[in-house]
Amino acid sequence: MRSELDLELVTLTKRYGDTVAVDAINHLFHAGTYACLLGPSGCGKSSTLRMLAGHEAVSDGAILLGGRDISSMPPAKRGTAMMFQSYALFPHLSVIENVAFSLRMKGVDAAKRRSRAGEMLELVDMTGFAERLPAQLSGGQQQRVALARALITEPQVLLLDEPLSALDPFLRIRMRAELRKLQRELGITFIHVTHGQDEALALADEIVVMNNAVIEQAGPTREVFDAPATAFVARFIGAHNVIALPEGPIAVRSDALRVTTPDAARLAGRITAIEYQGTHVSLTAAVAGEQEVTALLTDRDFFGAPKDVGEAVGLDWDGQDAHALRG
Ligand SMILES: Nc1ncnc2c1ncn2[C@@H]1O[C@H](COP(=O)(O)OP(=O)(O)OP(=O)(O)O)[C@@H](O)[C@H]1O
Repeated sequence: MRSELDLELVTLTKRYGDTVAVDAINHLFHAGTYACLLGPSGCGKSSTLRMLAGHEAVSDGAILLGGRDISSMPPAKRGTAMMFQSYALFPHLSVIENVAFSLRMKGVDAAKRRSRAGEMLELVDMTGFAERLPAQLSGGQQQRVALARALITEPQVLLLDEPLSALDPFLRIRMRAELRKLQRELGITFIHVTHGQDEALALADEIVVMNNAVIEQAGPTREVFDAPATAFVARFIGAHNVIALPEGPIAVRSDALRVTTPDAARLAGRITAIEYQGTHVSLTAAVAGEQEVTALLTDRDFFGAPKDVGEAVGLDWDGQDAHALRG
């Protein structure tokens, strides 16, 4: 069922001269979804997001928000707001003035601006920092201010361009939990661009995987992870083996592979590497056709029957864990 605030991309296209950055993509983002646009550098994620925000002109196709074509509307009129990678805070304005900026542009009076900006700072837990300048804040705090500044416009869709990439790994994990919590509280659509599969898995209700200007696969996060449709998605999302079989390529999760004896398994080969990962042990074997296949065993399973590099092994899986790959 379509809701009033669904966001729909219809053969959306971006060309820069001869470069096709986004090639006629179609997608429906349901209202209130946390969606991650995931893909390698240059695949067209940021161009897509910038077209949604209105910071980049659409070359072809349309963007519909609640059935209304917003493709050629100015950014402030679309019902979207963008939070940038670099946060783009005004260095000479205090935190509260940064947050209130768009209301000042709209001519809202000073008292109302301050009170709304104060509410937004409370939402992102930054009340005590209202009078500071951006340079006096940590990366994580600047990010919260940038969020407050985007949310004060009461967008129906918040667009986030690699919002966590400037943070150190520890803060990144903390902030991603905060983003998810905020999205649940607000109930609006978040579209978050990232090239990190961990980030997408941790945050998203829905993952849209892009490659070479097109959508390779889109769907609920667990479905995309569990059943990648192409070799590209299987490799990019990680934790999968792409195995060439006579009947065609399949993807099998590393943790779904069983290590047995060579004569009793679908694949036979020799162990080339063993890596201890704490809770798990990753065992890589070279099998027929110069393929490398990795099995992820629990530490208990591995140390219950330890193996060595150079040993002959068989690798097997249950039929339901094999996913046929297209193209
Ligand atoms: N202003 C521009 N002029 C010309 N080509 C551009 C411009 N912006 C992007 N491109 C090209 O369009 C393609 C898609 O770029 P885009 O920035 O959308 O990719 P991305 O997936 O967001 O990459 P990244 O993760 O590196 O930001 C790339 O080939 C890029 O070089």
